[in-house]
Amino acid sequence: MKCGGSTLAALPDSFFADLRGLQESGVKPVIVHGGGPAISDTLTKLGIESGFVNGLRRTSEEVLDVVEMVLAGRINKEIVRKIQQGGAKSLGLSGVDGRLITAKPVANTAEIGFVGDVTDVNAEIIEGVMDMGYIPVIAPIGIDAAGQRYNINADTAAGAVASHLGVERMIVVTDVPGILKTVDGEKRVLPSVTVEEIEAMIASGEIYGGMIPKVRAAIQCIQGQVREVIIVNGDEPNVLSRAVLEGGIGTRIVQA
Ligand SMILES: Nc1ncnc2c1ncn2[C@@H]1O[C@H](COP(=O)(O)OP(=O)(O)O)[C@@H](O)[C@H]1O
Ligand SMILES: CC(=O)N[C@@H](CCC(=O)OP(=O)(O)O)C(=O)O
Repeated sequence: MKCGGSTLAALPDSFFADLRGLQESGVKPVIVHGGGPAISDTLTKLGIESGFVNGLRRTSEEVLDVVEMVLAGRINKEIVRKIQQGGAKSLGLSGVDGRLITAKPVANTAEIGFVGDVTDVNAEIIEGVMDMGYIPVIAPIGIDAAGQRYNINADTAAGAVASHLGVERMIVVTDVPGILKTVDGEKRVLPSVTVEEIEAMIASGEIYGGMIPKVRAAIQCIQGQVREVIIVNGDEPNVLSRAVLEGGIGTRIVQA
């Protein structure tokens, strides 16, 4: 699953109890997390300027230090602590550890700096951690053969991890109850969407901002072994077990 920075601080204790219950029922969860708002807060506190190009953070060497400090440090350990408080075992990693996520620079590096696209995921490490009974918690930082670090959008990283693990389903936990569409003047959650509908909603501006990398990662995922991607709100009761075991929650993006 992907846990977004928009919702991390607000995730109730019951979310982690639900996660533990899911693991006990035989599901093997893997978490890739974001933390965009926390990175922005720390950059502001330190007086470091940055900005976004097409939703991706402009990442200088100085910004990269802050991204790694906040994601692989504070946020990663906060999630690990909360999972442990919830009664499950958890191990935090960043994509740098064991070269878990290898990356290459995105196309427009001159403008955007050290932002990466995933080239490979070392699934063996993740599977090894799961086989030991731990829930892996992964910060979206990548590394290349020369040892250069890259800042990777967390939705993109989560999609790549899901694809390389060949999981059945990816759950995207965010701060909205799914993809919203205005119908008869009222905002409604779409129970499911096709790739064509997503493309039309991006073109019309109905899907914008932080929802764009989520749906792009989802589309990429479902072209491989991943059967469905479900976008849900983290503060709904038992959201994970409902998404995995029952359905009928959030927005499902499925293979055609
Ligand atoms: N059609 C849409 N339905 C729901 N949310 C949307 C839509 N289009 C854009 N969004 C925005 O996407 C946001 C979620 O993305 P983001 O803030 O990046 O979250 P996260 O930190 O969880 O990745 C929502 O809060 C909402 O503002
Ligand atoms: C390249 C890029 O933009 N990286 C993101 C990584 C964190 C992230 O994606 O966090 P959310 O999921 O909370 O948005 C960033 O620097 O904010």
